Amino acid sequence: MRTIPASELIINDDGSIFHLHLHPGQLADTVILVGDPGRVALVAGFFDTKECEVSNREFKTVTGSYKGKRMTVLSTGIGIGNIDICVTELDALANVDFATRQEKAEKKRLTLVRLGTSGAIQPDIKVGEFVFSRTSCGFDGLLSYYKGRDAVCDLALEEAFVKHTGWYEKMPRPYFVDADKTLFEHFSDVTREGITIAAPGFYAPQGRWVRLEPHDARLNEKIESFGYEGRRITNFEMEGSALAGLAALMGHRAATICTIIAQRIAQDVNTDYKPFVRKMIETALDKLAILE
Ligand SMILES: O=P(O)(O)O[C@H]1O[C@H](CO)[C@@H](O)[C@H]1O
Ligand SMILES: O=c1cc[nH]c(=O)[nH]1
Repeated sequence: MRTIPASELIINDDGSIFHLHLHPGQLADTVILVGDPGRVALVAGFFDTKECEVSNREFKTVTGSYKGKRMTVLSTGIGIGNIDICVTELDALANVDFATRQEKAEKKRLTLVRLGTSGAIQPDIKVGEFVFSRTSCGFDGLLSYYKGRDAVCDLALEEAFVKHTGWYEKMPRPYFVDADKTLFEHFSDVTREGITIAAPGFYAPQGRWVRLEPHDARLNEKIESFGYEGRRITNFEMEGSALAGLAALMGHRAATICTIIAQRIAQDVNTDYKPFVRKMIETALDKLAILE
C-alpha cells in the first residue's frame, strides 16, 4: 500500500489538513461548496446547530446540522485551482488515514453540492433562475493532469464541440463531465438543467471584452449555437468542471447549481442578487435534508 509523502499530503502540526485547516472529524458527509466566503454565513445561518467554525485564507468552513442532517459548508474562493485544493483535501479528510498516510480500505462517498452564481448564455434563461449543471464543460484543462480523465468524460460531446467552435489549439482542450445522476433527478423539480462552462477566468475566458480583446470574439456566438442530441450550453461559471471531474474520479457524488446573475445575450446584470441566492440556498438545503 502506498504511503503518501509528507510533501504531497501536507498535515499541519495541529493535525489539520494544509489549506482547509480541518481535522477529519470536522467534516460531514454532505458538503455545500460556495465561492464567496461571505456566503458561508448565509448558509450556516439556516443551520439548527453548529459544531465548528474554521477559517484559513479564503477557505471558511462551518459544520452543523439542518433539519437533523449533518452538513458542512465550505467556501472555495474563485477558480479551478481552488477546487483542486478543496476537493482533494475533502477527499483526504474522508478517505486517508492521517496516522499512516495511507488510503483507508473502506472508502467514504461524499455528497458535494456547489451553490454558485453564473451568467446565462441563452436568451430564455433569466436573471434569478436556478440552473443545475447536468453536464459541466471545463475550459480549464485541470482534469487532463489526472490519470483516468477520458474515462469520466463524454468524448463524443467533446469532439463535436471542438469541431463546431473551431477550437484554438493553444487553449486547453475542453472536457465534459456529467453531474451525479441521483443528484440531477433529486433537484430536477426545483432547477432548470443545462450544460455549464467552467471558465479559467471571468473576462476573455467568458468572452468579456474590457480593454483586452478575446482571441476569438465570436466564440460565445458559436457556444450559443452549439447543439448536441437536443441539448445546448446554457451558462458560464468558474468551478463546476473540476468539481464534477475530480468527484467522478474519486467516487464522490457532485453537482453544481447556480443562480443566474448576468444575462450575457441581453447584456443585463443584477448586482442585487443576494435574495435570489438566499432562495437557492434554502431550496437546496431542504432538498439535501431529505436526500438519501
Ligand atoms: O458566486 P461563486 O460561487 O463564486 O461563483 C461564480 O462567481 C465567481 C465570479 O464572480 C466565480 O467563482 C463563479 O463561478
Ligand atoms: O457571468 C458570470 C456571473 C457569475 N459568475 C461567472 O463566472 N460569470
